[in-house]
Amino acid sequence: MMTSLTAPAASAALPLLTQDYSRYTAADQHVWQLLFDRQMALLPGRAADAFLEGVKQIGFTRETIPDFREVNPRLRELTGWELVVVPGLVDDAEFFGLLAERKFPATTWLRKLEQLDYLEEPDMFHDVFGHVPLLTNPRFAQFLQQLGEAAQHHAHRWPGTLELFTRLYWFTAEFGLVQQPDGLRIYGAGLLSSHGEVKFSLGEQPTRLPFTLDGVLNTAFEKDKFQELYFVLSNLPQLPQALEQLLARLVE
Ligand SMILES: C[C@H](O)[C@H](O)[C@H]1CNc2nc(N)[nH]c(=O)c2N1
Ligand SMILES: N[C@@H](Cc1ccccc1)C(=O)O
Ligand SMILES: [Fe+2]
Repeated sequence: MMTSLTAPAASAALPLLTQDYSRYTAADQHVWQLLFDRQMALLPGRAADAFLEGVKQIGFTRETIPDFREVNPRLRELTGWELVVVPGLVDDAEFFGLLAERKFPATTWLRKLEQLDYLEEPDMFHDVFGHVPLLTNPRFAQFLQQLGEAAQHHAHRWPGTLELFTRLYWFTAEFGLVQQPDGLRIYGAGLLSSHGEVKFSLGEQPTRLPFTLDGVLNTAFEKDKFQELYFVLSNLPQLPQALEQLLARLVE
């Protein structure tokens, strides 16, 4: 891997990290294989067609943990997105700034065998398996970039403005459901990477409401447990429409 000797651009607040693929152990590869097999057995009929199509497009397999040096050229070619390595959660402003540049922050560490079903914070299985497939979809890829740009642009206006974008992101890209003609499906990455919450979100316990912008903007969420409430889109093109609606309100 080449490292640059020049100073990072002034705007780059994050240290430049790389995946360091040689650090993965046989145990990590085994965990990936188990996670991949379990999700791919569960997701047909539960994940949105666009996600399952994306898994094929990006070419993830059970055999090996994805190598970002292979994922990134493919992703750039498909939609202009790339993964950038981060140590863990990045703050919301930084997160949206990256999305605006078609950079998706990804961790590189993998959960342990005891945590296959659910994890309280994003790991590499979530960031990569959960998010990357939809980033191969041009319309979704554009929506996410525009959400990042809009959040960045409006963040300084009013305390609390950023939270509106955070809620829109949370209840769509992370925990969104969509009503396909052939049934209720998941497109949110926070669900798609969790065996436990896939089943929970489609089951009888949680509340599911039709997606509305007001519903989302008025709902607080918790990050580290199964969600109590999910919003169900009628179709994926509702996403850019919701963003436009939010932007129209912010200029009023
Ligand atoms: C924007 C929203 O708060 C969202 O949860 C962000 C926050 N920071 C993050 N940081 C990382 N590394 N990965 C993520 O998925 C997120 N999600
Ligand atoms: N619960 C997710 C990880 C995650 C945590 C918090 C926010 C988003 C995703 C999983 O198990 O894969
Ligand atoms: Fe995520």
